[in-house]
Amino acid sequence: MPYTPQQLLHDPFLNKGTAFTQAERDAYGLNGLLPSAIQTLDQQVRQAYAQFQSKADMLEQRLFLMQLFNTNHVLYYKLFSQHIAEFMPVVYDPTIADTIENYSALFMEPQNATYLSIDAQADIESALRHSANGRDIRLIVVSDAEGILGIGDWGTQGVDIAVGKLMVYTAAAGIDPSQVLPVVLDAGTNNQELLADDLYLGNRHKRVYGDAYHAFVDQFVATAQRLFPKLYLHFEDFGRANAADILDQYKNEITTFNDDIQGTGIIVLAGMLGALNISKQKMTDQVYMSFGAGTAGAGIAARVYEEFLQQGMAPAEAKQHFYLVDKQGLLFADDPTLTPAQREFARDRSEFANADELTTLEAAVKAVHPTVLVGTSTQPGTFTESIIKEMAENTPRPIIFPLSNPTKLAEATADDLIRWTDGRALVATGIPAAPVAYNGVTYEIGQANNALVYPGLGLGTIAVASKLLTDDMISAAAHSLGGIVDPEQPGAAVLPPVTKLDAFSKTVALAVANQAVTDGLNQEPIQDVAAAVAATQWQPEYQDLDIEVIK
Ligand SMILES: NC(=O)c1ccc[n+]([C@@H]2O[C@H](COP(=O)([O-])OP(=O)(O)OC[C@H]3O[C@@H](n4cnc5c(N)ncnc54)[C@H](O)[C@@H]3O)[C@@H](O)[C@H]2O)c1
Ligand SMILES: O=C(O)C[C@H](O)C(=O)O
Ligand SMILES: [Mn+2]
Repeated sequence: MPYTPQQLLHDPFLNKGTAFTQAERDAYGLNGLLPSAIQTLDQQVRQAYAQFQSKADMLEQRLFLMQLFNTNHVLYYKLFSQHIAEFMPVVYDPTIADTIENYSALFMEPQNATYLSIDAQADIESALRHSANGRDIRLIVVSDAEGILGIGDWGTQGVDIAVGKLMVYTAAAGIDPSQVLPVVLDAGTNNQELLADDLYLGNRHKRVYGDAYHAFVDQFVATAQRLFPKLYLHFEDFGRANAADILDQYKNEITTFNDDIQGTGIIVLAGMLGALNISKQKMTDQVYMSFGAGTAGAGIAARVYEEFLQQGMAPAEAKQHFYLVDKQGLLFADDPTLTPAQREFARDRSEFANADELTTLEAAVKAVHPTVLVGTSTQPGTFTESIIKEMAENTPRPIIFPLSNPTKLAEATADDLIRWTDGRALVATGIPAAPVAYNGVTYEIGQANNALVYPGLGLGTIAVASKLLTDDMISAAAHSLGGIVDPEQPGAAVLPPVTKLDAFSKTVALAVANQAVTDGLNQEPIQDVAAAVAATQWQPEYQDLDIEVIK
């Protein structure tokens, strides 16, 4: 399809702005539609970064960056790639939580997202086709936004999590932005604030559950698969009642991934491997406690449990190392409200003389003496000084990961954890944390956020067009992140730094792609895995355009 000069300037996939060369301006009728100076990409990047720096706060910075993204993808990603650690908390978590909560009020344009409504399912196919606009879609991030981070149900406003996660895929792993599609499934919302807001942009009714909901998801998945046969389908921030069921339904059928269950499982296992490298302890000696046993909490426990089995422990013995704590306290098998994922790790009441008293985290920690404590509870400040001191009395190097996002929901700060344990805790947090200076040592704090792993996992899977994403590929991803940090350095982090995100995304991708090929899952012949991964990576550089323009 031919473009007009105006369409070319307004297409973010093609637009080069002031970097259009004179030859291009002549060929495409752009003379007089731009200031006359011709800039290099580096000059544009310098100018854009100065504008970014002039913004008053992170929300303003994010709004500026989204405007840049909507205008020119190459410039946006070139800038992002040069400031990855600085931009991650602006483009992604935690600032993304603010833009999701205020999405309708801040709305300017749809940013190439697809908005699918449970009330208009006849439109699913045309909406996906028109959004793709002829592009070869290889990756969709989809959310129904029932469980956005730890901030709950945000209806159609949750589309921003799909947009943001995809931006990280490109910045971290070089996924081609023309091959991705952010999708929100609008099944209603139970958020009263949104239902009462006349400016709310989604369906103004209660969330639909049960068969009608699943039929909607199924129709979306079937249509997306049909339109985009080599799709990698990433599910994000679905509610606790649906996330695991949807993954179980599809994981053996199509190339699909649940970030909160699997991505978080990988990064926490990688963090534990890093921590044990530092403490020189064995995985199978650990006593694992999860505080908050929802989508992420149960998903992480399942991944760590698989590692115990891989390291040779029998299932029944391995199960004895796991304790889940949720709202009701330590989870027991006689509790009829347990989710299927919780039931896997529920304990027997007869194991404890005081089982009925184990209704708080503090009581559970006292009774069990965990060596690992992972927080996915959405409850801020719940890793209190007395609980952490109690834990640290019974283990020399407690592994403590407060992972609830965004920042305001974290179970504890890294700073407090280091101080309360006299520098002994091996800490990782969900959001970026500054290094902690304590007693002459600078403790680097790893970020146990699935963003450190899902880009590489996706790149590796897409590069070899793997039929499925298997447990072996997931395990390969977790293990590939070990050995990147130096455990002998005092205060070393348990995970590699976000500044190296692009480099270790590639490491993860190679491990995952190799595993897929070893298991014969690649849908096309692959001679050289590293070459396939490199060829899949997109670079933020201007290319010659192969287009027709009507002048
Ligand atoms: N760092 C990461 O990469 C990462 C990844 C996924 C999720 N998370 C965070 O983990 C948190 C949970 O996410 P999720 O998707 O599992 O949500 P979820 O709703 O599925 O699970 C939350 C669980 O916490 C429990 N809970 C609520 N109040 C509690 C209390 N007072 N005491 C104990 N448990 C309580 C809930 O009953 C539920 O089981 C969120 O804040 C999210 O941002 C972080
Ligand atoms: O989005 C994040 O920062 C990580 C995770 O997927 C979450 O839901 O908190
Ligand atoms: Mn999530």
